[in-house]
Amino acid sequence: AAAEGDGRNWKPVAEDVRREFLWAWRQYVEHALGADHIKPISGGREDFFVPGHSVGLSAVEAVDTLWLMEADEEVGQAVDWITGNLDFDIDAPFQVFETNIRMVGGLAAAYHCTGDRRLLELAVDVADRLMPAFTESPTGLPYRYVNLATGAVSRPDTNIVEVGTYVAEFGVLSEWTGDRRYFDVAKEAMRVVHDKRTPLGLLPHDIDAETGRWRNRIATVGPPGDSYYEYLWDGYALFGDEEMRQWYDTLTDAILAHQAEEHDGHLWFPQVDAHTGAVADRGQSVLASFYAGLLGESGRVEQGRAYHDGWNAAQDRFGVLPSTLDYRTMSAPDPSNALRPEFADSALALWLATGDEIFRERAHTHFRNMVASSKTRHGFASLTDVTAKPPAQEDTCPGYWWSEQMKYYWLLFSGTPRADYRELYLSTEANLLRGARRS
Ligand SMILES: O=C1NC[C@H](CO)[C@@H](O)[C@@H]1O
Ligand SMILES: [Ca+2]
Repeated sequence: AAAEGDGRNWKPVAEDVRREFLWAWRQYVEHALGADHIKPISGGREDFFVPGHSVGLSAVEAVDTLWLMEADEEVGQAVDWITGNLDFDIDAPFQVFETNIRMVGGLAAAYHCTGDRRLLELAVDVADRLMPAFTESPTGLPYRYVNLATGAVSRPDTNIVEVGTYVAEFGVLSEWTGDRRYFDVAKEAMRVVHDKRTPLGLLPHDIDAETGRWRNRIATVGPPGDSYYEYLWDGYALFGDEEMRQWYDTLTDAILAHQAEEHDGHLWFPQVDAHTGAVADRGQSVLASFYAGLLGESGRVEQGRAYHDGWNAAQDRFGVLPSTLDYRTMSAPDPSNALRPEFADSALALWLATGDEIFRERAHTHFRNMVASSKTRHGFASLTDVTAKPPAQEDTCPGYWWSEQMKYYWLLFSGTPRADYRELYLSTEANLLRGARRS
């Protein structure tokens, strides 16, 4: 029903998506296999986590997307590189949050799709190397960095995203291995944050992992607040955890009561003072547009639709959304866009929640405009200025491009038999952790 639906035949668009993705994959294999990033203009290689220590990030992020596209030869290329080369015994500090959502999540999704236990073993290996960030912390809030070889932790000056975005990846590891430690440390960190909400029920976004004290007063649904809220809901959606749903509902009711603002018939979420509710600034990060989908998934469909409507007005205006939008003037304080996927993320979530074709049409525009502005000699490039004619490109392609928007488009337009659309669960990095249908 997904591709036939009640709208147009989307199969030709699905084939376009698959053709572009496999072209980009072949460029990566030819020029940058094993690098974290390909440099899409020059065809060069680029490290993401630690200079000099690429861990094949783009290959890890691409596996489940390739698998959903039934590109099994390319899946084999990625899995062969990973199982033949990936070694996390690296004497350098890795960012715990990014390593989790990209490497733990990417390897877990690759295992979920292929059933290759070597990939689960790698996911467990790197998760075990991240664990000291939690177990060394006096508050249960993880440090931001851990040395993957020595376990040395650093940087307690953290935020609710980097302490609270683990339960999806750590939770499936607990489910698949029987070891509850992963789920327990991930959930405990979220409890600590929830229990520190202000009397208005709002959360500032910066916190100290050693003292447990807030480091700022401002609340945001954008970074670095966004995926904390997302993973509270996911703790319920993936594992049926009623307590996390309660925490989610308490905080979401407060956000809708104190952080939502109507403007021009659309809904927006300015940053506000978490103690007074006073509006602090109306700059909307494009990353915050994921929140339209989260509201849609979690029973707040009308608010989710209203927020997506606002972002769609911005997409109509700019073609490719700017990194920061001022919704009152519809101006772009930051006109760059690093191939951000969130508008497509929430289009998929709202289409799944409503079946409304409008969300597939919006995602189609997002795809077309992304190809028109970012495609270059050896892949797809981030943009430094979406308002330039033509948009100005940067010689880099982020790892999440291989996992996120191309997978969202494929799921929206293909009706692939490799996904059980009723069971589908995608992490904040779009890693498929439930709903792979292995024939
Ligand atoms: O949650 C995330 N935040 C930032 C990236 C996409 O913009 C990506 O890593 C992920 O979607
Ligand atoms: Ca995300």
